[in-house]
Amino acid sequence: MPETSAPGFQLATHAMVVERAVAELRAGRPVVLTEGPRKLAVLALDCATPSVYDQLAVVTGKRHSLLLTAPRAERLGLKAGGDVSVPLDGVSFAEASALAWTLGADAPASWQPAEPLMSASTELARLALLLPAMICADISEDDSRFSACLTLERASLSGADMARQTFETVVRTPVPLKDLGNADFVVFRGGLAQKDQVAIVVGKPDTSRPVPIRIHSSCLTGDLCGSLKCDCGDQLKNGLALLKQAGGGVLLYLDQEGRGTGIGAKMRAYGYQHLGLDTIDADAELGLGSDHRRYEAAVAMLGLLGIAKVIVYTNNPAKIAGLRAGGIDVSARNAVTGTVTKENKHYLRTKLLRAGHILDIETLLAAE
Ligand SMILES: Nc1nc2c(ncn2[C@@H]2O[C@H](COP(=O)(O)OP(=O)(O)OP(=O)(O)O)[C@@H](O)[C@H]2O)c(=O)[nH]1
Ligand SMILES: [Zn+2]
Repeated sequence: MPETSAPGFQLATHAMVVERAVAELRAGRPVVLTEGPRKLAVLALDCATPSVYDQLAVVTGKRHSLLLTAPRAERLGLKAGGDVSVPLDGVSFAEASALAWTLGADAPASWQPAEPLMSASTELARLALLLPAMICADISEDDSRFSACLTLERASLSGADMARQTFETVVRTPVPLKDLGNADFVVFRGGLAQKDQVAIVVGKPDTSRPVPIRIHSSCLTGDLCGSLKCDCGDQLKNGLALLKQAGGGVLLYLDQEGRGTGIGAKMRAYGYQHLGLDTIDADAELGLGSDHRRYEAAVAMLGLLGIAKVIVYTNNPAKIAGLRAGGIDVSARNAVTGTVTKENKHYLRTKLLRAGHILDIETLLAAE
């Protein structure tokens, strides 16, 4: 006999619908974003095929438009001071793509400031690790042609925030590391869009005192392959060594490739860097902000490790601010550096001059 009083699976949480919407956009299908009676069909241009793009144009009577973020609008030379909406009637898939992310593209003939609901859709693109160029169209409340599309309320985007900091420990197991001895790898599962995160515990840190920690954002090219374009590989190695020297500590290895934009966006940005743009302008060309990272996962991981007070090894003040915003007591900061090379000196200068990192300019200049 079924247990009729047992809770079922009828209720979708905010996080569930947001995660499903992310999957839909990545599959190249539209979702419907609602606010009150308003319904906005949204398709991520980055994942759309030309045929779905054309289909959306027909179904919406060509009343669709392209949301471009403030950084992209600025790169196109628009004096908008915010996100913009570009009408797409008569604009081909290739032309829309050029408007959204091609270097040197012409500014659109007409545009207007984007409405907040359109801008809100870019949050889904960020979670989906897609470029934030969204094709949007208002649809009527009874438009059955979108009935198979996932619908989510705008309120779900902020309502899903709790999930960002909800993690559980999956496993803790030692791994012998070269020059460091055994380090415990602790795997955490959770967050919004469900990524596994890893903490590497070096030595036996004393959690009754400020614990030395490094927050390290993943960098496939630097950490794994020794790319000379950034200092990440050195910082990973040196960071672990510094934690060992400090008598033990924790390196949080966060799944935040490309400052939270994903490996696809980072490699596209590298393409523009090869043409002379710095790391921030290259990201802006793709519609991305200078840093998309968030630190709720780091705060949750520290909580699960029983760590409330830390000494952070970083040159990036945003990491310290992120920890403090989550209630972690940061008692001190220590620098962690890599080697300055001819390939990474421009990247490091940009970190110093445009991203506010605490770096020793004399050392950088001496290397030039
Ligand atoms: N978008 C983008 N991301 C990059 C580029 N080069 C490196 N990254 C990413 O930048 C991040 C650097 O991570 P970290 O070294 O932990 O962070 P940081 O902000 O430099 O701060 P500290 O190293 O702690 O001083 C990683 O996510 C890399 O994948 C780039 O040119 N473009
Ligand atoms: Zn790197």
